[in-house]
Amino acid sequence: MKVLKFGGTSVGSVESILSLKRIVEREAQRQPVVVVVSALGGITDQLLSTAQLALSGNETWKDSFDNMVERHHQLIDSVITDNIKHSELYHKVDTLFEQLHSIYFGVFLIHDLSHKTEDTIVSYGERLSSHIVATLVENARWIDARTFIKTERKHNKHVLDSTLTQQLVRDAFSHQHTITLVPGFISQDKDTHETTNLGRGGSDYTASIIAAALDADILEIWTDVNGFMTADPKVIKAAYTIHELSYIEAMELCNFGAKVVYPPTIYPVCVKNIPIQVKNTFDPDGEGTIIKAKIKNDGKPIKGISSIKGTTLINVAGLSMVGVIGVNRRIFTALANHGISVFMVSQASSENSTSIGVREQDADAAVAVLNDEFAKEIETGAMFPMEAQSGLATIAIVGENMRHLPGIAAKLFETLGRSGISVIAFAQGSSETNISVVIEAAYLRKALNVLHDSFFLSEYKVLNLFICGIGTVGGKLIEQIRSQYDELKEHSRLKLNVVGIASSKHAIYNRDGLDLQTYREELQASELSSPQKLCEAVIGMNIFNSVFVDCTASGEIAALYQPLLEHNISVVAANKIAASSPYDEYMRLKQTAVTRGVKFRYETNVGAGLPIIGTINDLRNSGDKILKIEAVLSGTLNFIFNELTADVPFSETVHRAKEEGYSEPDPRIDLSGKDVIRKLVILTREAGYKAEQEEVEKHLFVPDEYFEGSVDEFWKRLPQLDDDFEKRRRTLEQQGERWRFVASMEHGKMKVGLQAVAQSHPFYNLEGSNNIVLLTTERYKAYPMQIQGYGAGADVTAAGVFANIMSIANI
Ligand SMILES: Nc1ncnc2c1ncn2[C@@H]1O[C@H](COP(=O)(O)OP(=O)(O)O)[C@@H](O)[C@H]1O
Ligand SMILES: N[C@@H](CC(=O)OP(=O)(O)O)C(=O)O
Repeated sequence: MKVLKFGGTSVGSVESILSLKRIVEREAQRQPVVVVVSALGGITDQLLSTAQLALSGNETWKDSFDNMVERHHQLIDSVITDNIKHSELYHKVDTLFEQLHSIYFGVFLIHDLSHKTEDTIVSYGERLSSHIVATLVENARWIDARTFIKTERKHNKHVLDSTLTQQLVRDAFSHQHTITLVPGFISQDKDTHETTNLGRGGSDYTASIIAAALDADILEIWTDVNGFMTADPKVIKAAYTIHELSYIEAMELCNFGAKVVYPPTIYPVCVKNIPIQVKNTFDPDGEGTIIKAKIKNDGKPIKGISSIKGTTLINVAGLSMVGVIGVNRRIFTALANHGISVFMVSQASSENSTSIGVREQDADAAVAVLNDEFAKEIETGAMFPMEAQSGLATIAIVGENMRHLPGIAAKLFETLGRSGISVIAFAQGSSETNISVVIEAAYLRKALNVLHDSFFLSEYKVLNLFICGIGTVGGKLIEQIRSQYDELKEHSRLKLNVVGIASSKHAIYNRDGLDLQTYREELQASELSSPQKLCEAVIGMNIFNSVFVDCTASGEIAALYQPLLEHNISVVAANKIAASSPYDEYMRLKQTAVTRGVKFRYETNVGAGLPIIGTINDLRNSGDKILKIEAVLSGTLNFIFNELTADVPFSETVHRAKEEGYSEPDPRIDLSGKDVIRKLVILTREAGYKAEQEEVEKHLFVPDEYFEGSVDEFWKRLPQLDDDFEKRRRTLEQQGERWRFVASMEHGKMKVGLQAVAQSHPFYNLEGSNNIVLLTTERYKAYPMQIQGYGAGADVTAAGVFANIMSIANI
C-alpha cells in the first residue's frame, strides 16, 4: 500500500484538487491508498491571523472569517457536481464553520486566546479540507487523525507518543479500505483529549507516521514543485530537481529550511527503509525526487543548499570556559530541558566562546535559560552574560560526497567573500555532510544565488543589469539587449536580466527582469528618483552578479561608482568622467574593483566600439611597452573637418555634427578639445603613465571667449568664425593637406591640437566621424599597430558597452 500526502498547495485551487482526484483514483486501481491532506493553501495562516484580529477586538475578524467560508463554498461549488453529495458536504462544512464562528466570537468577547484555543482553531483547516477531498474522491472513507495520532506534553510542547500512535494507527487501519482520507497536521493529547497538532507543515509528518506504522511500500509527498530541488525555486530561479537523495541528505536540507518536507517526516520512514517520493501535483508524470537509503553516486559534492532566515546567535563566552569539561553539556542540557533546539554550534579552538544558533522565536527564552544556568559564573565574573545577535540567517550546503573532499569550505568562503558577504559563524559536523554558515539576513537571497551559481552547473548564467541613462546610447543598448536576449539564452546559456532602468528623473526596478518593450511608459509613471536614491536602491536590492551600466554623461552618476564597486557591483561606463577624473580617484576605483573581485570597464570611453583600451591592456599584460600614441579621437571634430567645404561653412558643420548625434550635448566640449583631452588622458593611463588632464598641452582652434556664457550665446556667435576658417581652409586645400585634430602621447607627455596632414599621412584619408589610433610599442616599432573605424554613434557605442557587459559574463 501507499501513503500519499497532498499539501495545501495541492488542495488550494480547482485545478489542483481535480488533479489530486485523478492521481488518487488512478493509484487506487492498483493498490489500497491512504491519502493525507493539508488545509487549503494559506488557510492555516488565515485561521491564525483571524484569531489575532478577534483577540485584539478588531471587528474585521468577521470579514476574514466570511472570506474563509466563501473560499471553501466556492471550491465545493466548482468541484462537487452531484446534488446529494453537495448538500451533505455543505452541511458538514457549515457545521464546522458554525463551531469555529462561536470560538472566534468567544475570543473576541473575552479578549483571551489560550494555546489550547489557538490549537483548536487551527485544526479546522484540515478538518474542512479533508471532508471536501473525501467527498470529491470516489469511494473514499474519512477517518479523524485525532483518533490515532496522539501527543503528550513535554517541556511545554506537544510531542508525539510514537509507541501509542503506532499501535492506534494499526488498529484504525486493520480493515483495509481502497481509499482512506485522513486530515494531516492535527492530533490529540493522549491524557486531556485536547486537540493538538504536529507543528507547522506537520501533515508530512502525519503521512510518515502512518506509512511507517503500516509498513507502506512508499510515502509520496505531492506538492507544487518538481520534487526536491537544489534550492528553493522561489528564491533561486536556476534551481533544478535532485532526482535522488539519501535520507541523511534530505534530513540535513530539511533541518536547514527546505520547507518542501517537514523535518520530522524523514525519521519514521527512514527507520523502516520506506522510500519517500516527492512529486508535483501539477505535473504528475514528472520524475520528481526519490529519497532512500542507498542512492547512485552522481559524483557531485553538493546536493543542495537550504537556509533558515530567522537565526539568532547566542555567544556563550567567558574565561572560565577554557579547558573546562562540562560547559557544553550544561548549555545543551539546560536548553533541551526547556524544549529549545539548537541547530548549529560553533566553537573556537581556544574554547573560551561557543556560539549557538537558535531560531529567532526561541532566542529570548534561550538567553534567559543560559543566564540562569550560568548565574553563578556570571556573578563571579568568570563568564559574561549571554550575548544574542539577531537579524541573521543560516545557510547549509549539503551532500554526502563532500566527505573527505578538500576545498569545499574554501570555495564557500571564497564565493561569499567575492560578493561582499561576511561569514559571522561557521560549523561543519564531523559527518561532513553539511557545512553551515551564519550571515546577515539581508544578504541571504544574494548569498543563496551566488552559492548556487558557484556549486551547481546551472542551466543558465545570469547577469543582472542596472541601466542608467536612456538617451541615444542607453536606448540603443536596451534595444540591442532585447533583440539579442533569446540568442544569448539559447546559444550562450546567458540570461541578461535588466533589473533596473533609470532616466535622469525616474527609476524602475524589478528583480525578475523589466519589460524592455514598455520600460519608457513604466518610467514615466514611476516615482521621481535621484542619483542618491538610485544608488541606495541598487545597493539595497543586494542582487547577485550585478552590473551597473552608465550610459549618461553625468558627474553625479559617475560619483556613484565608488560606493557601487565597494558593494561588489561591477560598473560598465560609457561615461568618461570617472576614468578621466583625478588620477588618485581613478586608481581608487580600479583598486576597489580588484579588491572586491568585480569589474570596472569603460572601453567605449575612447573610440566608441573600437577595441582600443582592451588592446592596450592586452599588449601590456603580455609584456609589451607603449612608447607612443598618435590618434584622431574625436569623431565629432573629424566629421566637422571632413564636412567643411567652400559651400559648407564651419558653423554649419557644427550644427550638422549635433544633428547627426556625433557631438556631446554641449558641442563646446568637443570644440574645446576637452573630450579629446579626456580620452588622451585615459589612454595614457591605460598605457601605464600617471596622467592628469591639466598636463595636456593644447593647441586649440576656437578662441577661449566662445567657451564662456550659455550654449545659446555660443550658437549665435559661432558664424563669426566662418570667414577666417574658410580662408585657412582654402590655403590648406592649395597645399594638398587636410586638418585633423590630433592627440598624441610620447613617453607620458601628452599633446592635442589641430594639425595639417599631407596625403601620405595615415590620418589624411580618415572618413566621416571615424577615429584612428596608432600604437608604437616595443614590439610594434617600425610599423605601429593601427586601429581604425567608427569612433562615434549610438549604435557602435551601445555595441561597445554590450561587449563590456559580455566580458563580465565571461562566457
Ligand atoms: N529545496 C527545495 N526544493 C523544493 N522546494 C523547496 C525547497 N526549498 C524550499 N522549497 C519550497 O517548498 C515549497 C513547498 O512546500 P509547501 O509550501 O509547504 O508546500 P505544501 O503546501 O505542498 O506542503 C515549494 O513551493 C518551494 O518554494
Ligand atoms: N496546514 C498546516 C500543515 C501543513 O502541513 O501544511 P502544508 O502541507 O501546506 O505545508 C500548515 O500550514 O502548517
